Amino acid sequence: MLEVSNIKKSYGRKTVLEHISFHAESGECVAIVGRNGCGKTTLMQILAGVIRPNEGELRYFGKDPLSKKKYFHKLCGYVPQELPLMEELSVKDNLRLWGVGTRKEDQELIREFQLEELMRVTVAKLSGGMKRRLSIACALAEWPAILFMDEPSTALDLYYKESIGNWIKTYCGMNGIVVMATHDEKEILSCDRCLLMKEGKLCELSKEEMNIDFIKEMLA
Ligand SMILES: Nc1ncnc2c1ncn2[C@@H]1O[C@H](COP(=O)(O)OP(=O)(O)OP(=O)(O)O)[C@@H](O)[C@H]1O
Repeated sequence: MLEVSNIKKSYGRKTVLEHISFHAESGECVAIVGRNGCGKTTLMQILAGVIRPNEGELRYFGKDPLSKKKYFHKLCGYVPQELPLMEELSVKDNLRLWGVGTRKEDQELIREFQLEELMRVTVAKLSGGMKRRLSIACALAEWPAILFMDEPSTALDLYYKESIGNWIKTYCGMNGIVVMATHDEKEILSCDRCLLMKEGKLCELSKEEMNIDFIKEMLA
């Protein structure tokens, strides 16, 4: 279980996040939706241990990753908006850097994200969608229990959007937790729950409220 309590984050005098609290159970996929610049990436970075909040607590399966950073590495995978890839290295070498090697499950991951044919290609030569598939595979190297994804379907074509969507369902079916920041209508509706971010705060939508017209109205 993932528990987030009272997170606050300011950049200088500007408070971006305040009183952010939510939880997610194993097997749940949670969407975080909000206007550009409302703080979604800031929250994802805090949840993944990239930056620290000014206030608040995190508990991942009862463990406190803010006090022991290794729990971030042990328990979470992160697919950031800006892809964390070494452009001058090959796909294979990037995967190796993240720990995807020759184990059976590594080969499955490479197959799942259709990277077999690209293993020798330099990352700089890949399309945006190929890079995104690679960065998702890198985030999954250690089969984390929780996956944070910042706009995961950006740059993916319709085929891969569907394929990543199906993969997320399978991952949650195996008790994984996914928290994703997204602007994609289909992706939002495919999540189990939706949290709306506005003016630095989060509120959860009911099942009835989880429709695009209502969300647009709320964000206007
Ligand atoms: N390192 C930083 N220093 C100062 N301000 C920052 C920093 N990072 C983000 N911000 C500001 O914090 C606010 C939230 O930014 P953030 O990237 O979290 O928004 P977002 O909801 O992810 O936006 P988008 O949907 O466009 O990706 C913005 O006003 C941004 O300018």
